[in-house]
Amino acid sequence: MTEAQAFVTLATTDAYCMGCIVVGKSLRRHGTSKKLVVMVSPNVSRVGRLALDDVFDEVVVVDVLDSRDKAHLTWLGRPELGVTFTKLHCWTLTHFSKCVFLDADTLVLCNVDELFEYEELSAAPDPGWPDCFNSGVFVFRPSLNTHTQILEHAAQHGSFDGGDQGVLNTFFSDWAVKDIRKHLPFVYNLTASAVYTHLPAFQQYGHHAKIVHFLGGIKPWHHSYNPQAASESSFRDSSKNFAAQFMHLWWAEYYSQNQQQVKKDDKKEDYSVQQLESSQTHPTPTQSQMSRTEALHREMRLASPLQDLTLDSLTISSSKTSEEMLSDRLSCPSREIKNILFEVLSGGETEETPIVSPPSEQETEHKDPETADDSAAGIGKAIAAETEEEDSERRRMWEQGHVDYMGKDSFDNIKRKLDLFLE
Ligand SMILES: O=c1ccn([C@@H]2O[C@H](COP(=O)(O)OP(=O)(O)O[C@H]3O[C@H](CO)[C@@H](O)[C@H](O)[C@H]3O)[C@@H](O)[C@H]2O)c(=O)[nH]1
Ligand SMILES: [Mn+2]
Repeated sequence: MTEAQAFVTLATTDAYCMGCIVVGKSLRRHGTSKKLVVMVSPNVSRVGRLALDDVFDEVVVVDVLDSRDKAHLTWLGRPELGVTFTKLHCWTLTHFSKCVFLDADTLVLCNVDELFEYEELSAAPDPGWPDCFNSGVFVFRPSLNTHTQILEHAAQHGSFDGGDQGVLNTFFSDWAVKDIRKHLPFVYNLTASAVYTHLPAFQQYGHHAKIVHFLGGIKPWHHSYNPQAASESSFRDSSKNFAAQFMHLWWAEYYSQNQQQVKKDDKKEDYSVQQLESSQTHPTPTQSQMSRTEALHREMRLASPLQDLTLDSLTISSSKTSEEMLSDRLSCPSREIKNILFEVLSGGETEETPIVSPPSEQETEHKDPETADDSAAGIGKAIAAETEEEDSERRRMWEQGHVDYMGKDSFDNIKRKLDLFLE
């Protein structure tokens, strides 16, 4: 039997591809020795696959499985989750002896290769119902036998939440009570949003966070962010903005450079990397990697209904108020929306809502790291010296999405600030 081991993730849409890129890059950043595999459905675009190809060892095409369990899914408020049954195909990756599945909406904060010491099925408690495990991070052993059994189980019993998590919890039904060694610590699947309700615990244990999970309907790729408003002071003084910091970290990772050039020798994909490179005027590896990631983000902004969630679309007159429009799009409670709007319009800090701001075309511009002012003192001074005029300039820049992913908002700088806050 093979001893190969892999981290596995999944994308059935281009939007989730963006998430997979961050999963893969963050695993590589922290020096994983395991293979990286992403399962994609046939409808994922060529741009999406090429971007994944830069980061993953294997891009495996799988069929879409859909629970079509509208009743449960509607009840959960997430009609899109039926497609998460596709996740169950991970058991067919039998050229690996053991794997760790990571949802596309996770972000790895340190080396987590020790997860492979756990046995099937190991997972962390779900924050909503801790006697269930959350299926965003789990350890499993690929096996066609298990795969068939799970599908039969799903066909027979359905899923109590309409998604894979319901199926897996009833299939591995003794997880809650049988063997505590199969309970992953919560820090391997830290729900970004749950932290608000467990703030003291987060302050006590947050610095041990290993994998953050952006569970729920709003994902990091639905937003950009306002780096100026999420200034140094928000890291120091506000314990309530950590979710925004994780969001910053996610974006910084998305636009970070690949930590490791993937070996492409044993690739079997039916699309050609050279094709894209030859169609570009600057085919150096770094530029082509960067441009594929950018190309995907750009495409998403053109295709996604959230892409025009710009300040303009909020303030330009409409039959609905901007708050209603945002509320429609995000299905957030109105108080949260007020906080977001306050943040957006004043450039100040929200009470307890992550800072969000719209993606825009300029966001993908390359910034010169040399010219970036990345000193904490510099940011502090700049903020103190702000006049009203600067404020409106700042807002203008922000509306255009000027985010310094390569400089002061780089992964390393944001991580450093987050660590400072958690110390
Ligand atoms: O249109 C979709 C939807 C989901 N996914 C994949 O399936 C995963 C799960 O979906 P997600 O939106 O991350 O669900 P969560 O908000 O995390 O919700 C919970 O409920 C889901 C359904 O049971 C479980 O899959 C999750 O692990 C669990 O955390 C994603 O990360 C992707 O890898 C897609 O590829 N395309
Ligand atoms: Mn998830």
